[in-house]
Amino acid sequence: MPPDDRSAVPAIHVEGLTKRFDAHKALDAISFDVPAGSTVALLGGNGAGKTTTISILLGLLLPSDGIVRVLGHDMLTERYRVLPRMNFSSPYVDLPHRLTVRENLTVYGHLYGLTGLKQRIGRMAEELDLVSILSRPSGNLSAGQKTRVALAKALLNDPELLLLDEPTASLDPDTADWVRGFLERYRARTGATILLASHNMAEVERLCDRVLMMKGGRIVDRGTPADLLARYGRGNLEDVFLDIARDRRRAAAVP
Ligand SMILES: Nc1ncnc2c1ncn2[C@@H]1O[C@H](COP(=O)(O)OP(=O)(O)OP(=O)(O)O)[C@@H](O)[C@H]1O
Repeated sequence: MPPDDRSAVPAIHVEGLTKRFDAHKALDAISFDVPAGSTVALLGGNGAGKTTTISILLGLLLPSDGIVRVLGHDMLTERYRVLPRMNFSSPYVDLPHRLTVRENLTVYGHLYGLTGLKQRIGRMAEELDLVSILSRPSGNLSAGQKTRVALAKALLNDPELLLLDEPTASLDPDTADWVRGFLERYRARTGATILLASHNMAEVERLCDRVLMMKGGRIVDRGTPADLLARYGRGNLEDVFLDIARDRRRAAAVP
């Protein structure tokens, strides 16, 4: 494919995606595209289906129905082609506690079959301020340090697509701001696509080109942050989120 055509293929294409856990529909025929090079937020209250969506995109969960294409490949049949080109970070997936930070990054680097691993880890440690903790057991780190290590793990293979589940959960405002700045710089430098689930609306307004609003396993609204603010007549996404969560859309739309 000529390089110019690459951006025409969405980094993620999801169509009619359904996930059932026994009788419960965690995802109910959702469809969306994430354009290559964009940063898109998955928003929604607890239990809306954000983590389930991300898990399916990673190939950790199988869909009950629907189409999932990542970087132009069908995740059901061609997962092995896509996984080396993507990565993820989640506060809910802990790295093995007894291994040092360096050992953890080395294990993950080997899983991705990366060459020049020592140099890569050195570079990531510089960028993410991990040099002084490389020899510490991963289990003893603070939440902020763990987040930076998880980001290093997520960026080790220079992913074209990064899936982030609540990238700044449980971080103090200063560390959270640093992580957001780092993600902005990473995207500007690499042109990577980022899909992130977040409960932090200020983070979404700062980082994201587009927003997918989820509720009860469905996408109930979508658009740029500016579109959503205009549609709901609100000054910030926090209020839009509350309108959607509390079914106040009609009331808010009526002048
Ligand atoms: N393994 C599972 N077995 C049964 N039900 C599940 C499983 N995983 C998720 N669910 C259910 O699917 C629904 C969606 O859950 P999911 O974790 O995707 O939501 P979420 O939007 O990420 O929520 P949160 O913001 O709380 O992390 C919830 O009702 C949840 O209880």
